[in-house]
Amino acid sequence: MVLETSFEPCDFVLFGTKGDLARRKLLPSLYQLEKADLIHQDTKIIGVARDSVTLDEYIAVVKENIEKFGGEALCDETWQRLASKLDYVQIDMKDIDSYNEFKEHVDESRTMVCYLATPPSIYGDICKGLNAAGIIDKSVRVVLEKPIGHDLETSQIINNQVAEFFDESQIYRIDHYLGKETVLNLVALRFANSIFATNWDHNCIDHVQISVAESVGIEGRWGYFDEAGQMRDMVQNHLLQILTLIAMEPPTTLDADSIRDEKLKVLKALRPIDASNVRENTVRGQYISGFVKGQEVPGYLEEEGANERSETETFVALKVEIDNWRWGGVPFYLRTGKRMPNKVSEVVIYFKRQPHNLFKESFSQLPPNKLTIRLQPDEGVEVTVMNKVPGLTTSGNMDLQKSKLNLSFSEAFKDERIADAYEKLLLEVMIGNQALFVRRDEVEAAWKWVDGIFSAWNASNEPPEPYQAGTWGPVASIALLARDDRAWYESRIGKKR
Ligand SMILES: NC(=O)C1=CN([C@@H]2O[C@H](COP(=O)(O)OP(=O)(O)OC[C@H]3O[C@@H](n4cnc5c(N)ncnc54)[C@H](OP(=O)(O)O)[C@@H]3O)[C@@H](O)[C@H]2O)C=CC1
Ligand SMILES: O=C1O[C@H](COP(=O)(O)O)[C@@H](O)[C@H](O)[C@H]1O
Repeated sequence: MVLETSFEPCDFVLFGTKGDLARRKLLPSLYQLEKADLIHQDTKIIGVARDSVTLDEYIAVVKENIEKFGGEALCDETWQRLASKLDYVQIDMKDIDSYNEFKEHVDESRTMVCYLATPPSIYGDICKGLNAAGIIDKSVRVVLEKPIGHDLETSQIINNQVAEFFDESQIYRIDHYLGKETVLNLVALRFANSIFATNWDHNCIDHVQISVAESVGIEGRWGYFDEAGQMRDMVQNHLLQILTLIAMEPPTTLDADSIRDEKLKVLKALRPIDASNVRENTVRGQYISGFVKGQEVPGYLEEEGANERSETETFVALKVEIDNWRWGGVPFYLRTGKRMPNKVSEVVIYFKRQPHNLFKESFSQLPPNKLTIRLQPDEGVEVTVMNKVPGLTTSGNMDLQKSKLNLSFSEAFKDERIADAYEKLLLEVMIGNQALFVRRDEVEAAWKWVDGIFSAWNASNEPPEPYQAGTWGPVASIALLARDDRAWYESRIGKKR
């Protein structure tokens, strides 16, 4: 099947162009797309914010941000091409009347992409403003940032506000992990390789671990983060999306709804965690001061702007069961936290042990095969296998050792630059492919499951467990696996990155 996408000029409108996300991620990504010649020459990029600045001043600010956050020296030719596409409109996004001024800047005869890099609380106002100005039709696409809402109820309110003006086919809900090369590679690995496709269930897999560790703290976003916490900021979206790609049934095609239908089934099959099982299946933590990469860092409650009594979690570990035929009895262990020793995201699939050991002389118990998918950094795929140590012996036995088959992206694809997730997603919105965006029913199924955990935590009235910055979280997270006679895979602990 050929996906229906098109590379045509559009008006790409960046609401919130002066915000943190736009400055650090979206503008540098647009620059990279321009560099790769992936923005149509007639496309216009319109920044929207409430500052009163001239177009020249705006262009200077965009340049400054791309230089600061782009991670490489600016190529003058690329920059000139991008700068020539820029436009700026000053409006108060809550003021419905101001959208008439905005209307003057767009060409209604072509596709308009509205990227809402703003707090979700004003998504509804923006939609109303665009509607009042009479510029919404079927060719308009709207991009929503995560997390959408605070829980199922508030996410439904926001989704309803947007749905009043846009069909689901026009709504692109971002989860930037779905734009990461290595996350996308999960689909390739599973469905393009029979060696994995045929061994991907409870018959062959013992358990799965998904770790997304960050060494940063909350990076000056206390106001936002304290309302959200690590569960809403990372688990409800990124970790559950990774889980669905690992656990879903084969989609019939790569088109958006085939994939999203299968992901949704997984979210609906997650076993609820409630007051009856929350203690044995969850751990939440909050960092106290410590050292990360040799630098002393403050605790969460000492961060700038902090409320000293906050009980917001900065670390979560979960044991997740999927109640379906494929995954019955195979736990998925998830963990994510701020201020961990390294930034490391990886998926480790532990296969079942061999039913009988022929090599007792060498190994009293044969270790299981492991498939490690390094999402970031040092992107790659690694399989741990048992191998005969070469050599002659008189004992008649074979010496075995554990070896690794390692595919390192940086070595295998030396000449390919790994694109940032936002580059991929911005391109997909511009060409009109929804496959890498989250459908409303997925967001709601994820919230429903996460809300159950929050209810149970709230009922338990227990504060998060403290952990020292620069460690792998509270000891209880080790106990979560130890109870099942398992341990977190920590191959990359201690490596400086
Ligand atoms: N920052 C990040 O790393 C990530 C952010 N996100 C999501 O992206 C979205 C944006 O986040 P972020 O960039 O951090 O937030 P910021 O607060 O930094 O940026 C939001 C921007 O929206 C503008 N804005 C807000 N209200 C109005 C208004 N009434 N009229 C005009 N402009 C307005 C703000 O303008 P002003 O500066 O004038 O107040 C600000 O520039 C959020 O939904 C967030 O959850 C998702 C993943 C990561
Ligand atoms: O969405 C978010 O993601 C980042 C982590 O993203 P990564 O691509 O650097 O792994 C996280 O730091 C931030 O708090 C969260 O909002």
